[in-house]
Amino acid sequence: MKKVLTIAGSDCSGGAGIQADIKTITAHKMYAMSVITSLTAQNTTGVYGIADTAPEFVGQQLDCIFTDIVPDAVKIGMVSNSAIIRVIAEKLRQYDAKNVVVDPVMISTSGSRLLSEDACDALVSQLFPAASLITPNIPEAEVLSGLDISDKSAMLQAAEKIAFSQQCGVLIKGGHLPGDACDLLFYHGETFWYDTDRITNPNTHGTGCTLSSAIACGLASGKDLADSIRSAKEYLTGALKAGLDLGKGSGPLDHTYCLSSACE
Ligand SMILES: Nc1ncnc2c1ncn2[C@@H]1O[C@H](COP(=O)(O)OP(=O)(O)OP(=O)(O)O)[C@@H](O)[C@H]1O
Ligand SMILES: Cc1ncc(CO)c(N)n1
Repeated sequence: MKKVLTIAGSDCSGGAGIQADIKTITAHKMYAMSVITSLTAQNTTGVYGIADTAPEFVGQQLDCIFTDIVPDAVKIGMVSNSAIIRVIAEKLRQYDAKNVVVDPVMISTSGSRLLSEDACDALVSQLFPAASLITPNIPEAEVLSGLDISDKSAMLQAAEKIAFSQQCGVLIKGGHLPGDACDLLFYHGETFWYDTDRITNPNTHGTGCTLSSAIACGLASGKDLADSIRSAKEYLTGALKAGLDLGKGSGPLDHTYCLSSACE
């Protein structure tokens, strides 16, 4: 059985963060492990509280995992502050972690800050070098590139600019632009577009978390980056199409949609 680790924040309402990741990894029939960087009090309407884990305790959790059940891939989501980022980067280096997907979570779907401002530099300088892939959404890609992104050509410019200083692949997710859901991978000077029809569903809480952990599952199973993204998009689209409608705000995805079918 392939093993996938998620390093992320907890969403008590189960739609995003660690909970979305574990559901995604389990639906891929893989073994899920988690290092919780932060507890959030949130639901479909917003984020109401954040309690960060002590950085030393993040380190202790990582030691427990890497000295025992070594993951085949690692997904990193909400990392909150620079001390937590430092310890994660150190441990990933120490244990030579493979297939690392970094979702540079900065702001929640509902608009709350999930990364302190000073931590943004640490994320770029310390975690990106450990990554095989980073997966910014449009607002995150705007912060990382310093460009305004309002269409596909601006996505391309931003991806090139971000990739210029990084060795890893850059996947800019187009969920926040109008029209189809078009994501762009820029990797070793090549571009790949992943275009899917936009599903009419206001319940998109946790799409980013789900996509990045599904990509980590693809990498864990030995697929290359481009294929891992293609199958992750299929998984995500299915979970959106299933049309679950929970809560009073932007609700979660349905990770049970493929339990009875042949979902890889
Ligand atoms: N309505 C939709 N229909 C189809 N695909 C979508 C839709 N909305 C988002 N996506 C896809 O979901 C994935 C996540 O994209 P998005 O831009 O929403 O990320 P995000 O903002 O990081 O997510 P989150 O809401 O978890 O913070 C991308 O592959 C995107 O194309
Ligand atoms: C814990 C957590 N991670 C990521 C997101 C991004 O959607 C969120 N809302 N909550």
